[in-house]
Amino acid sequence: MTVKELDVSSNFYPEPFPDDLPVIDLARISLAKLLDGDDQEASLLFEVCKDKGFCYLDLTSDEQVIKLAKQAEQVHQAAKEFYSAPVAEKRMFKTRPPETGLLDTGETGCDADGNPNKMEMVNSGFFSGNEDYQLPPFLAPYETLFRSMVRDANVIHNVILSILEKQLQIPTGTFTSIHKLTQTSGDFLRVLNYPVPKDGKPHEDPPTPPHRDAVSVALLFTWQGGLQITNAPNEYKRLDTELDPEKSWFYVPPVPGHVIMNLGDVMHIMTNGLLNSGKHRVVTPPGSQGNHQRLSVLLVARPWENTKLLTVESPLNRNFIT
Ligand SMILES: O=C(O)CCC(=O)C(=O)O
Ligand SMILES: [Fe+2]
Repeated sequence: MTVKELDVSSNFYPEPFPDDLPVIDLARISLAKLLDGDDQEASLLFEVCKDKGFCYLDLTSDEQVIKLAKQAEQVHQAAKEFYSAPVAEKRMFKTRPPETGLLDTGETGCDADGNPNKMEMVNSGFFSGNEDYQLPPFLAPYETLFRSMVRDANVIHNVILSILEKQLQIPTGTFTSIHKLTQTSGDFLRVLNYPVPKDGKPHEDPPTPPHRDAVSVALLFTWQGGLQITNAPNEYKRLDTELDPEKSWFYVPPVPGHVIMNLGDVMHIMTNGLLNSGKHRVVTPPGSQGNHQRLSVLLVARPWENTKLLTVESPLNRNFIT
């Protein structure tokens, strides 16, 4: 399958990304080359992980991996359906018993009918050592699809983790042995829905506020702009929007056939700050893209839940101070 076979029609990319906005030119790394053991591509990945902690992974030249992009499109289509379910039905969805609120509206609030103002999400945490997890009726038809994506994403997560092991000159398995699908962990597949603003104007506060991901590796499929990363000084503890001036934020536009990869806090902690957990946020899609519901699909790896998050000794990180 090639990128041409991905549906880049109006269903998925309703409007072009405006061409007059600050955009970050992230590296595009070929997953096929990484799978082939290409040293140059592996070094580029390592540089990206030490620097912005974000890149595009090109899925187009490998039949097996482009499947994941195709499946993300299927989830996109499914999400259009399942997010239109009555809010009462969606609210019955629980993340992981006994936690409540699988339909998590977080800080973004709801209108008088209980519909989210800015963003809603479902996190499916049935995998990774939790095979008995039951999806609620409105998601049950997609279980096979979700499980298949989670398996395929786990392969990619581990390709990245094993390259990072080599580049850091640490024992093989240091990261990969704690990211197996059979181990109980907080891995999840998340589908996010950003409804069109009711007043037709971009939200003043970002629907997904600035944050770093509390994960090891994240893979994000999205079809509209809105995701931004900052070039403000990379001080790990600064999460407050006011500390990152508006002009420091740059869009990460979606690229067909590519998935956005970022590292999370686990990799930052285990490398004593050598690898970057990139700060990001999501604003209302720019320009006329804002007239369309924005959907995204996130697949994350987290370590086995008994893992102690200690710094791994590497010849490269001895002198690094968090
Ligand atoms: O919706 C997106 O594009 C990104 C969401 C995100 O950053 C997250 O859920 O951690
Ligand atoms: Fe995030």
